[in-house]
Amino acid sequence: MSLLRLELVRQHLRDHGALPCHEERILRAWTRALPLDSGPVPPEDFFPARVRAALPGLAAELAGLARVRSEHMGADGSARLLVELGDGQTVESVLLPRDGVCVSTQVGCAVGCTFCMTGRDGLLRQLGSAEIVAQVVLARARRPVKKVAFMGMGEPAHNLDNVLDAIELLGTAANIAHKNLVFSTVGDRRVFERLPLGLVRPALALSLHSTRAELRAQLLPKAQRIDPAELVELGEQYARATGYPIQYQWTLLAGINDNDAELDGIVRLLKGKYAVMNFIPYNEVEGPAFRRPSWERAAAMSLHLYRHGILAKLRQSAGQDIDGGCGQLRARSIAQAA
Ligand SMILES: C[S@@+](CC[C@H](N)C(=O)[O-])C[C@H]1O[C@@H](n2cnc3c(N)ncnc32)[C@H](O)[C@@H]1O
Ligand code: SF4
Repeated sequence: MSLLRLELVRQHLRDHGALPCHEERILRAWTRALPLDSGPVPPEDFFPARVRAALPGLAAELAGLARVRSEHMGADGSARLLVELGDGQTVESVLLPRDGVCVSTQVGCAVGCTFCMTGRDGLLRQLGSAEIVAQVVLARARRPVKKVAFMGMGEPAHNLDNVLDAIELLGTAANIAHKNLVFSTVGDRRVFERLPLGLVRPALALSLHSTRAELRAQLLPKAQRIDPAELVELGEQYARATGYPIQYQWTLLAGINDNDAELDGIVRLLKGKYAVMNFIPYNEVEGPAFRRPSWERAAAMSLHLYRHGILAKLRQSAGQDIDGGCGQLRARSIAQAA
C-alpha cells in the first residue's frame, strides 16, 4: 500500500466503510499532528468498528510518507530538516522563525536555474499531495505552523495537481489562512489559469530575478518563456482577484542583476502594482561562480525602490549558517553517503 496522494488516503478510508464525516475528522486530526482518532466525540461513539480497526495501519502508512532523517538548527531560530520519503529519496523542509514552514514539491527540478542547487540534476520525481502535506505534519509535530510556503525543492507549477490538492486540504482541514499559503513559482500560464479557480486560493510569489527577457532566459533556462512585463501583468490580475499582493522574488547576483538598469526596469514594471519585492542575496552553492552583492548595495537597491513607491524587503534565506541554499543539505547528504 502506498498512499502518496490524498485521493488514495480518502479511497483507503472509504474502502474500510468511512463516510465523508469520518474522512474529514481523520484528515483534520492528521494535519494537526494529532492521533488519527482524536476529536470531541469519543472514537467508539463516532467511527464504525471497521474504520477504527484500520486506523493504526493508516497511521503507520502516513508516518512512513515522510520521516526526519536529520535536523539542523540555525542561529536565527529556523531549522532545516532533511526529510526521507517512503522510497528513500530525500527532500528538504525548513521550519521558519514565526510559525512558518517551507516545503518541497518535487525531488529535483526541471527548470535548472543556474544559481540553484535543486535544479542541478533535473527532475527526479514528483511528490504526491500526501507527501507534501506530510511535511507540514512533521513540522506541526515540532512547532505551531500558521504559514506554509511552497518554496522548498521543486517547481510547484510542474506538479500542479498534487500541489493544489495539498493546498486545498491545508486551507480547510488544517485550518491555515489562505493568504498564508504561499505558492512560489517561476511563472507558468497553467498557474494563472488554475489558481483563481480553486476553493482555496493561495498567495503568489513570482521568482522574477530580471526584468530583461534574455537574461531571465539564461538564468532560468527551462522556465516557460513569458516576457517579464506580461508575467507582472498576469500577477497583477491575480493579486486584484484575491486581495493579496504578489511577492516578487529576486535572487541578488553581483554584477548580473544588481545594476541600476534593472532597478529602472523594476520601477517601470512594478510602480502602482499590488506587489512587494523581496531581494534575497545569493546563497553560495558549489559550482557556478556567482557572488552576492554587498549588504550596502542590496540595502541601497531596496531604498531606491522604496523611494519610488515600491515596497521592497531585503531578506536573508532562513538558516544561512546551515547550508542555507535550497537543495544543499540533500546534496551534502548524498555526497557523504557516496
Ligand atoms: C528553491 S525555489 C522553489 C520555488 C520555485 N521553484 C521558485 O523558483 O520560485 C524558491 C526560491 O529560492 C531561490 N533560490 C534558489 N537558489 C538560491 C540561492 N542559491 N540563493 C538564493 N536564493 C535561491 C529561488 O530564486 C526562488 O525564488
Ligand atoms: S529556483 Fe526554483 S525553479 Fe529554479 S531550479 Fe530551483 S527550485 Fe527549480
